Amino acid sequence: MTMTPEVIIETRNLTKVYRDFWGRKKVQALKALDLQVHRGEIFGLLGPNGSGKTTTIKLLLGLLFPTEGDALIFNEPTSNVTKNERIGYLPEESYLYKFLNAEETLQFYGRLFKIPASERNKRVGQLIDMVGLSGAKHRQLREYSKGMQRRIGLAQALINNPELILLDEPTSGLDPIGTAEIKELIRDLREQGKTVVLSGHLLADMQDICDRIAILHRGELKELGKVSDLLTVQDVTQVKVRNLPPAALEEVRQVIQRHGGEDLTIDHPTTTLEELFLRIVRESELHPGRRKVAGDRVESPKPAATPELAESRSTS
Ligand SMILES: Nc1ncnc2c1ncn2[C@@H]1O[C@H](COP(=O)(O)OP(=O)(O)OP(=O)(O)O)[C@@H](O)[C@H]1O
Repeated sequence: MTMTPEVIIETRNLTKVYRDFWGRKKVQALKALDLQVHRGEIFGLLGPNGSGKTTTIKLLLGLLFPTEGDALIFNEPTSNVTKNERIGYLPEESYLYKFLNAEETLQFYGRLFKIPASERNKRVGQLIDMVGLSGAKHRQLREYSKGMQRRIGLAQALINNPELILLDEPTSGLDPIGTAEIKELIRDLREQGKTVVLSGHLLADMQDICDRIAILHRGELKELGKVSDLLTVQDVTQVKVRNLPPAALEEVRQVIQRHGGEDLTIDHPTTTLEELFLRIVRESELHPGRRKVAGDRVESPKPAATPELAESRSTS
């Protein structure tokens, strides 16, 4: 028996037209969006700049009113403010006070949510640990790197222990290490049973982390589904094997040809640049110093430096 997953977000014909100062129709930012997000999933809103991701998130939060259609969160209309107590939100642009430190920031937002002092102190400590800022909790946020700012932003979005977390471009402006840390934190949230909706346009990150995605283009829903289903190429079969002797490989090739398999390619898989980069950084932290680089394998001797270059180096 399969259980129907609980619907946390539902939009029906959700439409937003921005109007100018005189009320004239200006931009149709979202057109008749129908979607459902289920409890415990990481759902990605994907699309190029201006496709309506932020508009969707703001409509879900009740920060904007739809021109047409409805959005429901926890089965309640988004205009019902009490549902906000169960939601966390990380906006695209950080709006935190730069002269507060991490602890003061979380204490401040904890007070806004009227969390009692003992519970608040406990949660502030846990969140600072969770986002890896224990060593920097007394530094003012203006001294934080972009990655640290995003992490304290995420901690702030979690201060009310929300069931649903909306993250607008959580990894924008971060290097691959900062991105990997945020992705890990988002996966942890799913482990805790929380529902996460995030927007972004960095495809590799979205592929890596989302269970399901919606692709928006100029406000229209163009694709919706499980990432694994959308990316599977149904008519191609891939066989991976380690250390297969060449003779066996030749036999495999013949079997495939005998059965009429088309367009056979046999090659070595490649990793992603992200994985390579993260592995090198991790190894470099463990073993500082010069690393033997793949380029060292190049056999041909390096061309001798031209006299001008040699000169300019010695004077610099
Ligand atoms: N307050 C506003 N008034 C008028 N038009 C707006 C307003 N906010 C957004 N828009 C327009 O609505 C469309 C969708 O914008 P939105 O910010 O939702 O896109 P996005 O997918 O989040 O883009 P990005 O990746 O650049 O953040 C764009 O054409 C944008 O210019």
